[in-house]
Amino acid sequence: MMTSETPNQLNQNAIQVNNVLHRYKTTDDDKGLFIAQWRVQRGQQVFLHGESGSGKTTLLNLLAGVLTPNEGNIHILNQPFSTLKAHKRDKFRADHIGVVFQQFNLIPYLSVLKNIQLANHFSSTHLNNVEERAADYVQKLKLPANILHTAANALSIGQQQRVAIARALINKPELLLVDEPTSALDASAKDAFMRVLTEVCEAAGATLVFVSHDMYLRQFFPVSVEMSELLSQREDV
Ligand SMILES: Nc1ncnc2c1ncn2[C@@H]1O[C@H](COP(=O)(O)OP(=O)(O)OP(=O)(O)O)[C@@H](O)[C@H]1O
Repeated sequence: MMTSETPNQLNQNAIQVNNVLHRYKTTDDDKGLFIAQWRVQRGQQVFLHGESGSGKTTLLNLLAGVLTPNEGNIHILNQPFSTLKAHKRDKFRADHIGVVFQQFNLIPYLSVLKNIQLANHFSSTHLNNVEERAADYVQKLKLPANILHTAANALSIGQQQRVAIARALINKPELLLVDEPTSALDASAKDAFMRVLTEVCEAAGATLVFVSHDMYLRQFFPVSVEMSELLSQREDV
């Protein structure tokens, strides 16, 4: 899928995937994931779905720079990203990308506030009002105010999900990547979570890529992409 882009349109891309091939193994039985081209505009909220094993988590890991492509490249916010050396990629991620993966990766014995402060510590966005911003997100995400001083291992799964979102947003990332966060929630909690997540991203002007196989959640997004639409065939792999 080729599109001709004016320089102005290029500037508005949060994500550009160009001829990306990723294989876990270099054996013949691993055909790998190949995407010729994919663009996500800045500020867009995209629901990325597809059947189990279709490569959603692999793609999200490529966008987060946790994995790097065997071929091709990924630009994030119009800057080369996948080709950066590992430490520069880590730095770029800490400064520009918020990530919420399936295991929320909160440090269990630290308080919610300490978990959030740590995310800021590793970024160049040294904010002097982290606690204030954390309290604001706690309120927006409809968590109890005193949760900031609760240890992460004392939280319910639903609370951990929202704390992980607050932590991912604390550095004002331009791009938020979220992987299947609602599987443990019942229907009404899902609705509330999705509304808050999309509202908070919109208010922050953040681009959101949200991965799930739960088609119920599609209604919360203006743009929806099926993994099979993104994947291209390559004869030589
Ligand atoms: N660490 C790994 N090593 C080798 N192969 C892997 C690894 N992780 C995933 N795969 C393979 O890559 C393919 C895509 O997996 P991926 O987890 O990206 O799919 P998914 O769409 O996120 O699936 P699900 O919805 O079940 O989480 C699958 O065939 C899977 O077996």
